[in-house]
Amino acid sequence: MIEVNHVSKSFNGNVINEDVSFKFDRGILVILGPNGAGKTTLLRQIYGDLKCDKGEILIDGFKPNERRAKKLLGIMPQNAEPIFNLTVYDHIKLFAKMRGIKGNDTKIREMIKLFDLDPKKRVNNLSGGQKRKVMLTSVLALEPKYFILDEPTVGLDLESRNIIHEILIKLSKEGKGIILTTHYLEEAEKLADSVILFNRRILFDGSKEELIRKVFNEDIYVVKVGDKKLFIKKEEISKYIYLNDIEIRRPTLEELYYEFFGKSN
Ligand SMILES: Nc1ncnc2c1ncn2[C@@H]1O[C@H](COP(=O)(O)OP(=O)(O)OP(=O)(O)O)[C@@H](O)[C@H]1O
Repeated sequence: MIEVNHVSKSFNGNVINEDVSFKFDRGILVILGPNGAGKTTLLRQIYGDLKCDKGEILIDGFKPNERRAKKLLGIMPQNAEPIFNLTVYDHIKLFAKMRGIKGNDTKIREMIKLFDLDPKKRVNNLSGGQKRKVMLTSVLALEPKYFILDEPTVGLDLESRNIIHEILIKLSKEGKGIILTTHYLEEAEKLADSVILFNRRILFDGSKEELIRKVFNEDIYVVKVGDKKLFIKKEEISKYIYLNDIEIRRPTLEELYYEFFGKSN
């Protein structure tokens, strides 16, 4: 269990996050919020890169910078870059060795192939997206209990993003806990078992279904008639079903996000 208890952080007197509390164990938790909301800062506190001014974080009962906590976490910081100009394969192996594990060779080779990477190519000679894939593979191959991934798919093409989604969904089904941030709301929709809406503090923490009720105070559906879109109550659906060119569905996470934060974000 990852426990975040009344945590706060300021830089030079500016409050970046305050009184943040949540508990997380398994599945995929997506933290969403506008630029500068303090998401990266919070993740850095969770993986022990930044100290909390107030409050406490525990990873299965250990403080984030304790060795036993670090072993439980696989981390991908926002601007993570490959190191030492190793080959792709050696880079992934080194990450495992630094962690004191052998690394499952078959799995590593599978992932390298899946991402269409050349295992013999030096990391300095890779494109930005390829570097990101090497970093992700290096972290995913560690097979930790929890993953903390800060915008893991930023800058990647759609195919690579889809591969990562599949890997993350598989890992979550195997019982891993994954906390990630993203600005891609479709990605959040696809991945999130639960969502935190964050802007300096936790504004919402729950499932998408709970978010629908939080945003609208009701169980709402979306009706699209031609290019007109309406948010309606369940009992109103019967009024619309006779129309042609109509789509009735649940609100997307993107629609909920923009209703929640207002259209300006
Ligand atoms: N080391 C630091 N010193 C001073 N201010 C900082 C530091 N790190 C972050 N900040 C400030 O904290 C605020 C939150 O930054 P943070 O990176 O946590 O936001 P974010 O929600 O991850 O944003 P984005 O979505 O743009 O990545 C920003 O105003 C940033 O300038």
